[in-house]
Amino acid sequence: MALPAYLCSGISLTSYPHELFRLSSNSLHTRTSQRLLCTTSLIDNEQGNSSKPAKYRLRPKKSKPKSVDKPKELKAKVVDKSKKLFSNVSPHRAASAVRLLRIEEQGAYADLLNANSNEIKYIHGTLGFRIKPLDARNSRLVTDIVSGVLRWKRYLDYLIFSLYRRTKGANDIEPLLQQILRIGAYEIVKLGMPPYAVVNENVTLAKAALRIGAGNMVNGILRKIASCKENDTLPLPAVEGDSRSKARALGVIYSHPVWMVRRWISYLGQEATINLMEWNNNPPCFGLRANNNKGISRDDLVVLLNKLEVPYKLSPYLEEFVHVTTGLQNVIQAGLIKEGTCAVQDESAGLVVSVVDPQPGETIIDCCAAPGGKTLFMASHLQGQGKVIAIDINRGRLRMVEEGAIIQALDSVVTTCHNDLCDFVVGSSIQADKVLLDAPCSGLGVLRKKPDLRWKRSLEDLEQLMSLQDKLLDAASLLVKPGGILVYSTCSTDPGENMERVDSFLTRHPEFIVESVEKFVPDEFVSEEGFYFSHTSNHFLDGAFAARLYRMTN
Ligand SMILES: C[S@@+](CC[C@H](N)C(=O)[O-])C[C@H]1O[C@@H](n2cnc3c(N)ncnc32)[C@H](O)[C@@H]1O
Repeated sequence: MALPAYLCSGISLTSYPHELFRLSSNSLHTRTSQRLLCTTSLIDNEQGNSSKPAKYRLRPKKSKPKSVDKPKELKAKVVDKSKKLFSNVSPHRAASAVRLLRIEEQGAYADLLNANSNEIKYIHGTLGFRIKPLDARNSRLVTDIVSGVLRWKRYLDYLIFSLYRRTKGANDIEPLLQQILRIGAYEIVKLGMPPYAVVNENVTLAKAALRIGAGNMVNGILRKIASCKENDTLPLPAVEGDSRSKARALGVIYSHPVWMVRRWISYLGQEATINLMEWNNNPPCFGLRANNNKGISRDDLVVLLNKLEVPYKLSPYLEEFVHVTTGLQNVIQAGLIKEGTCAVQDESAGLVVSVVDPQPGETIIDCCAAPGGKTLFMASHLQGQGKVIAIDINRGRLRMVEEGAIIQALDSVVTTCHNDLCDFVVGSSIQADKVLLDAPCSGLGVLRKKPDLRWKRSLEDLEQLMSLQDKLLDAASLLVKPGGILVYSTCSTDPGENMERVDSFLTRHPEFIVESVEKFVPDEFVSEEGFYFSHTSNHFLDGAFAARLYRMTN
């Protein structure tokens, strides 16, 4: 389950572009009502850049097929339909289809859409009719379906296109219809729902939102998928041939971009890559940190979780933490996060704070602080003595740090500073005891929590991020006093963003040396080189990395 953005202050998030949406319901409706070039390619090209032509790219037809409404006629139909409530349409499927469309067509972020209370207006505007209101159960279903379809997108498309080609011989499907097909295929194949109900509901949606012909197509394809599942003959690519072909096949079977599969196989091997992809495809679990600073111990939190009937496990690594797989909604609805009783934070992020080892009286600079999960946990170690200066380039996200500090009663020790770190260091004379650079990164360690992220990242992003990480490391190093500590961390598992960045930094900055993290985190998290590393499949946590770098006194 993805979290509402306003509650994300405790989660290690990757950086977002500043401008997330430029959405207009009108524009999307017009676009979905016509056959379009769909930006999703079934198989990535080798660079992982989906903007380039790919083998299974969905293309518009040159001449309009008979079954497609002309825009003018469609406009008249929409005006008419917008007045009506379509009570026979499954509201959570309709909402899921529109949300998926927004994520794919507009680049919206799944976790932020969850928080958007205007979504229903957008859904009505896109569909051209009203659906029944979404109650809490329906909203949860939307979140689950959207996350599941996003995770399994490549595999679902493979199924749909294998069967669609067989039945129709065409290769274009309009975007909204494609989302409806994915939802139906996901429900049949991955959720194991009764095919009869799934086919009926999605056919009704396609007929209402598009036209009768679209409903017929959904009927044909979903029935075929259901029958293949029943007979155990669902199409699957063979993992054979050269490394590229194998990566392509694995990318379909486990629904990941080919460039990621190839990169992981190159440094993890095939078996560990498969384990990692299986991990990423499961619903996430979440860490909860009891807010000691407000006098709440983990035992107190456990009492509250028991009252809410939320199952939990105690963290074996950090005494303030528990993790929950289901029931986070109950925790949120009960107000435990809003009132600062606990914060949502993965233990992998909590362990980065252990690597920093904040002590009362220290001055700590958090160079890339927002939304503030680590800032606030560090501040809670200070027992009211010392300070954490939280810098971030993103004003909106920095506000979340400020709000979190107030909620968690840490505002007396947290100061925020809205700035680009590279500008902040120019002319700055501050030298801190400890500096944390939790750098913007690919987020490859948190793909399980962020189902859409794998499709938004490319190999080019990784290269750009590495160069930004070098720049930020150079800037952060200026803020460390001689004898002080610089901690560099990411929520990535990629060596290029982790060890290689540290090696490159040490070459440029001989005044720093690696100090092993062995005194600060359990042995199982310590690499041979003395770095902190949480591995998704070994520790059942998000993937994270941290290096503790000591600035020598002369
Ligand atoms: C991985 S997130 C930090 C997560 C945060 N440490 C936490 O635990 O909640 C990276 C942050 O770096 C910020 N950032 C990116 N470039 C920056 C820059 N040049 N100067 C300061 N902050 C920057 C982004 O706005 C983003 O909030």
